Amino acid sequence: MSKQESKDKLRVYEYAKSLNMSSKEIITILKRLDIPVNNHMSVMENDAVSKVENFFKEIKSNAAKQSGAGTAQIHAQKTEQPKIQQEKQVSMNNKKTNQNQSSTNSRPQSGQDNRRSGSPSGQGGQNRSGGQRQGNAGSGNRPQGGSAPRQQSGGSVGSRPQNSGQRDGGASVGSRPQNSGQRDGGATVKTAERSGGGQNRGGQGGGNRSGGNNRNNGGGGGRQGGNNRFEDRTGGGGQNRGNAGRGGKGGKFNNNRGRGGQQEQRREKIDNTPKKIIVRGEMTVGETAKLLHKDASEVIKKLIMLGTMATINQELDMDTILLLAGDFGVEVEVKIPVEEDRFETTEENDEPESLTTRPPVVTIMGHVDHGKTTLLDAIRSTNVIGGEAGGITQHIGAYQVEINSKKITFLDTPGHEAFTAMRARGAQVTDMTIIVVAADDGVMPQTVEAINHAKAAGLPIIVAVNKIDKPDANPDKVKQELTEYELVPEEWGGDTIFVNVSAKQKMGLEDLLEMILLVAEVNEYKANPDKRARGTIIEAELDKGRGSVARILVQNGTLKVGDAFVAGNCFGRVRAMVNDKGRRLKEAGPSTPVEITGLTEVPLAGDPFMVFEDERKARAIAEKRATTQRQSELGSNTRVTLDDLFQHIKDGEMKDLNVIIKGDVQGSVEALKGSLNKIEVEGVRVKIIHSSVGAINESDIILAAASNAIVIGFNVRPDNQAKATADSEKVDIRLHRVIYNVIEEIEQAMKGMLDPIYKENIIGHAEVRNVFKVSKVGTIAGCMITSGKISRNAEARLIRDGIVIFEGKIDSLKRFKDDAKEVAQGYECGITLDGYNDVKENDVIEAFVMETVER
Ligand SMILES: Nc1nc2c(ncn2[C@@H]2O[C@H](COP(=O)(O)OP(=O)(O)OP(=O)(O)O)[C@@H](O)[C@H]2O)c(=O)[nH]1
Repeated sequence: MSKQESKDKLRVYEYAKSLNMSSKEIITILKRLDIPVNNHMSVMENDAVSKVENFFKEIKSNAAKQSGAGTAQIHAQKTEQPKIQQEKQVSMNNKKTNQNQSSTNSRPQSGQDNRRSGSPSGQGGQNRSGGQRQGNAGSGNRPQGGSAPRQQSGGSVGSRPQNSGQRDGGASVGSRPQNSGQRDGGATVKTAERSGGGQNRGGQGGGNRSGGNNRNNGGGGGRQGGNNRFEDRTGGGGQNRGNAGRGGKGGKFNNNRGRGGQQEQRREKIDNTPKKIIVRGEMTVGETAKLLHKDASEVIKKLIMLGTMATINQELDMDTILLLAGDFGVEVEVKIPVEEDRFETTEENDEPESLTTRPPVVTIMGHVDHGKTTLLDAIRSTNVIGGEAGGITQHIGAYQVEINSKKITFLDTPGHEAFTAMRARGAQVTDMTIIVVAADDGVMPQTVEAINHAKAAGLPIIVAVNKIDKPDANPDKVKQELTEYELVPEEWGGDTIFVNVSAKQKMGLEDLLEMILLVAEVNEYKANPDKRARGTIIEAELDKGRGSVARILVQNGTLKVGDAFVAGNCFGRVRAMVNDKGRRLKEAGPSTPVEITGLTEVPLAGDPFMVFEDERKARAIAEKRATTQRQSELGSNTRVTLDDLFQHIKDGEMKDLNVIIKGDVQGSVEALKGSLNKIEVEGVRVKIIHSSVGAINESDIILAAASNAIVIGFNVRPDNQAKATADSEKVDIRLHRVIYNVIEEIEQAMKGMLDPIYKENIIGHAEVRNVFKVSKVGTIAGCMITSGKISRNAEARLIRDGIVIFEGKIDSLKRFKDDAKEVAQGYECGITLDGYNDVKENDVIEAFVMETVER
């Protein structure tokens, strides 16, 4: 009271706090007393306070009567069964503390304390609170705060339940809707029966009613539900029921076990903080709190102390959960469920002793016509003649050769584009690469591309210097040139293996194979053959006679005929299996390429493959994968773009910004490389994974897609195929003409300040078919619009062989002799460029407009 008087406004939460109760409890009581209340901030008028206090008083006076009876009963029992009695008293005591705890959010400590001191001090505790209770009831005073109120409230709260549980609770419940009462009551009976005995049945009536009560009152008190659950185990009986009913301590019906007319309190205090929890991934604050048996508010408080502001629905990452649990003294076992439908992302950890050496898988790359195919054929045919005579060579996308009783698997599709396309699809098939360089031609643009693709994949490289049979072969020149790309031969102090070969003359092949084995030995390629197979689809097609046929590289485990599997979004059962020599196999171990039949559909090259226990499961997983893929295709782009770069950096996902640079001349490429390498922002640095002179081609885009890189075009454009691939793969291409702009753009993106107010929108292309020189006017380009449209007021750039020659305004646009505002695809027109006359046939005029872009 005095508090109320001393303060102008008493809020619900303040009042609740002074009673060591929760706002919810007070709100429930206010509502029950038909006192209007909105939330914990509602002001409690004097009248409301008095009503609540009367309410408590009423309960207490009833409690006094009941506890008299209870004590009598306990005393009676004490003489007969001292041990049990003590336990009961402890539980009565604990019940109060329990409720207190739920109000004060201090469950763990007090819970433990109580439990520890439970038996010996139980009775005292109860008496003490009994005394307080009575005092409280007698004086009718509101708690005054400090420790006294706490005890009082402990008493009052504690007593409330006991009383009401027996009679008043039932009575007040009586006014509650019958239905829920019955429903809950029914459930209570069930629980009562479980705890057994005629006594239970005796308590059914009360149980029903108070069960209903609990339900209703429980609405506001989810938190207390937790408490009651513990009371439950100890079989709190009718008293508990009433308790929940009166105090608004919302327990579920099954929190209470009816014990009959003369209820006994027998509860054991349980520290509800679990010793250990199992975490299966990220959770919200609410979920974590539940798992830890804590109030969400308690968890939120703890999070604030740990420096994180969080709401109940906020997701917590694994680290935070671990930290939080640690702070509560709870051990955590992390069990991330294997998402079987995303099996390609799950790494299987095998015991070291289960691993055996497997053949290395090799890809051959190099410049056009340097002899990749000839080398592959030479290795295969030499080997077939040497060891596998009699077999009919089958083209199954890969083949195996044997040298010194050791196998090597070669992928049959040479070239870095195919390799990186696979990689872009997430397939890591190759262990090492052979870069073929013709000794008479030296390092060429695609040699460099191949090297960069191999490096981007982090693969060891062996250089095969081919065509050494040619008179103008100069292997040393090749070695010299390759030092520029950090491929330094061993004899020059480097660590790259160079082997001179002639694919045509079949010279040096054994050396090459031995070197491959050497690299394999150093890298220790291993797999566990004794488990279900996993691998990658190398090729697949629909065969008229055999249906869907897939060529697979088994990478781990052993594939057997009859195995059910998932390949990409398809599934099937291995009907027949042949190897590259055309032999039928019953099983295929790691690094073995095989062709299988038995698929329902045709998977894609690069699709992951995995065996499952049965076809039904395989089908379910394939279907789920198909759905997920559809969804992710609809979803947003996951590749990095300059626009979302900062977010990636902030999320800690990126340490390197992978960049591919294409420029018009070597000088500008080098200058750009130098400048970009110097940028470092917040620990993220630019990593140039490939750079060369020339238009941006498809291979660049595929490499960017596989390496999550952005492509910078300096005075160059993407060719059509590259543009289309970039669109479909969502690769970010940035085109510039000024080095400073590139640096600024990247730097700003890294700092999160990128503010693309304008974005270029290419509206069309025109091909120059004729050129007319007209005095006074200048050069008129007679054009055909090949895509989109050209507008008079658009800006234009002139492109010759993929290189930007000029950028400026369109001076005039004419259809025949008339000025035109715009000319659409398929029509001819005459274009003059403002300030540029050196237009040539076959040049391309690209028209674009600058548009504002919302960020
Ligand atoms: N003299 C000589 N010619 C070779 C050698 N290896 C390959 N060639 C020839 O070089 C040409 C190109 O060989 P390919 O094997 O088709 O070259 P590639 O690298 O596979 O070419 P693409 O598939 O077009 O990229 C063919 O005419 C081969 O006969 C060699 O060791 N010596």
